[in-house]
Amino acid sequence: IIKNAQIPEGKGIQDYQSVYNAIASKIEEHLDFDKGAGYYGQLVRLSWHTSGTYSKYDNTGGSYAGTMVYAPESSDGENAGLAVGRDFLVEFKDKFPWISRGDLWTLGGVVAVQEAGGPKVPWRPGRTDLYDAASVPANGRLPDASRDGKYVRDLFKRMGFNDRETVALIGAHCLGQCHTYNSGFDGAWGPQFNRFTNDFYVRLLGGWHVRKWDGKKQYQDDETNTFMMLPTDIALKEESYFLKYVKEYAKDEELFFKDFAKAYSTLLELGVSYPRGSKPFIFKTVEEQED
Ligand SMILES: Nc1cccc2nccn12
Repeated sequence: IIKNAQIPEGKGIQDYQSVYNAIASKIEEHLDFDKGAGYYGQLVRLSWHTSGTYSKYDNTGGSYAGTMVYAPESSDGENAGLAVGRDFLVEFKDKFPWISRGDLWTLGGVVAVQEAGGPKVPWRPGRTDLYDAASVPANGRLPDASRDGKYVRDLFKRMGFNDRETVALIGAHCLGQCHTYNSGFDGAWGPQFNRFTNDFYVRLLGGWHVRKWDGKKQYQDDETNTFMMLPTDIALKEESYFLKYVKEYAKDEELFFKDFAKAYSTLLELGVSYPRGSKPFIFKTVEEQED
């Protein structure tokens, strides 16, 4: 099925900048949420999971129709906890009734990345709320973090990403933390999880060992035994085709920012057909708008 972008009548960049600003100020009001993680990781994960159901093999899934509210996607175990992000954003559906779920959920991720100090992420509107059972992707397309590098490579390849783009995208793990009551994994990867930086790669290249606990297999840092990484995180340094990019990004934050912005922008648009040459919006941060 062709999913053509349809921009709401008469809406332009200023309308979407107003939504951006409303989301950003709500993030600012809740910086202490989840022991200081705030909503950055929540919003990025929502934007990624609504888009990461895409398959290039049959052009199904993706953020177009905002289908995460429908079965079976709504009950996909990999989406556990995403109601936090959806509930955080739902008031903006009322405040800006012309915005679609897909546009709101992907825009929320762009706000989180930019307001956490990350790169500018080009973004285009036009995703359209739609319900037909056939357009809801089957569960099983989102990554199971217990798996290995080959699995990660094939899963991101299904979305159309190469090894460099895959490693760049996973760098978003610099935001947020894991909760046993959602994913079953536990803890934060480092001391700071509310700023967008390349620190995830720097720490990943340090020493990690399997954590001794009664939960799912995950890793703990050798130095302090307080931080975590997932098996799929550690896989990025076990596979040579990923490790080369982990090292590049650990050394060069600017390169990470450039590659991430491009890959993340592409991720959020998977499955959406835009008119040829339609120009994406680049939103100003709150800081850039202060007189
Ligand atoms: N923030 C976060 C979420 C999920 C996985 C993960 N690994 C390292 C950090 N991290």
